[in-house]
Amino acid sequence: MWRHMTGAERILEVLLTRRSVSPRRLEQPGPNPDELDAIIRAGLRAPDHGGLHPWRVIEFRPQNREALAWCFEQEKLRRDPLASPTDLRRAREHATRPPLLLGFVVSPRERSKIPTREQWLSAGAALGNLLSAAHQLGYGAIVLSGERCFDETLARQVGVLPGEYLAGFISMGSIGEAPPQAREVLSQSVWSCWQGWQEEAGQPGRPEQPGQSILPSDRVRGS
Ligand SMILES: Cc1cc2nc3c(=O)[nH]c(=O)nc-3n(C[C@H](O)[C@H](O)[C@H](O)COP(=O)(O)O)c2cc1C
Repeated sequence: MWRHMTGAERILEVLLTRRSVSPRRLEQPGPNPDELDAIIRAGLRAPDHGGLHPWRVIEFRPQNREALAWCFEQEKLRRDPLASPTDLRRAREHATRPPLLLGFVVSPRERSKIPTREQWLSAGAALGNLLSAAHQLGYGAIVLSGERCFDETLARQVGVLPGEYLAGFISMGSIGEAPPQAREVLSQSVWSCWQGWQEEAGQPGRPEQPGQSILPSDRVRGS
C-alpha cells in the first residue's frame, strides 16, 4: 500500500496507519504521566458542540489493579455463576495485564441544549483522538467493552455516576508483538455525492422527490 503513497497520504500517515493492538500484544512501559496528559489533551481537541466535553477517563493505577481484577471476576460470576477457573483468570487478566488502563466514560449533559446524539458523537471523536494520539506517540492501544461495561454494579464500583455510561476500557502500552495487517476498506464504501433533484425535460425538480446520488463506481478521483 505505501509504495504508492501520495503526498497527502504521507502527511496523514499517523491517522492512516492506526491499528488497534490487543492487550496480549502490549508490554511495559505504557505512556508516562506527561504522555498521558498529552493524550487526554488530544481527546479534548475533538469537535465538541457546545464545548461540553461529555466524556471523561478513569485511570486504574497498578496499586489498584488487584481490586479491579476482583471486580471483574465478580462481574463474570454474576453473569455466569458456573464460570470456569480459566474464565475467571481471563476476566482478572483484563484488569491486570494492560500497562496503562483507562475507563472511558460518556457523560452526556442532560440539561444542555446540545442534542444527546451530538454529545455521543463528540465523545466518540474524543475516543478516536485518544487512540490516534497514543499511536502517534508510538504506543499500541485498543478499546474493549465486552459485557462487563453493561453491568451496573461494576460501573458503580469504578465510580461511574448515574446518567453516565461506561463505554469501554482503553488499554495502552508498548507494542511487544505487531498486530496483523489491517483489512483495507475502500473510501468509496462510505462515499456518495448528492446530485440534487433530477429534472424532467422542461420541469424543474420538486423538493419532495428523492435526491439523486452519484454511485461510488462513477467517482472520479480528484474531481
Ligand atoms: C466503544 C468500543 C468498544 C469496543 N469493544 C470491543 C469489544 O468488546 N471486543 C472487540 O473485539 N472489539 C471491540 N471494539 C473494537 C476494537 O476496539 C477495534 O476497533 C476493532 O477490533 C477494529 O480494529 P481497528 O481499530 O484496528 O480497526 C470496540 C470499539 C469501540 C469503539
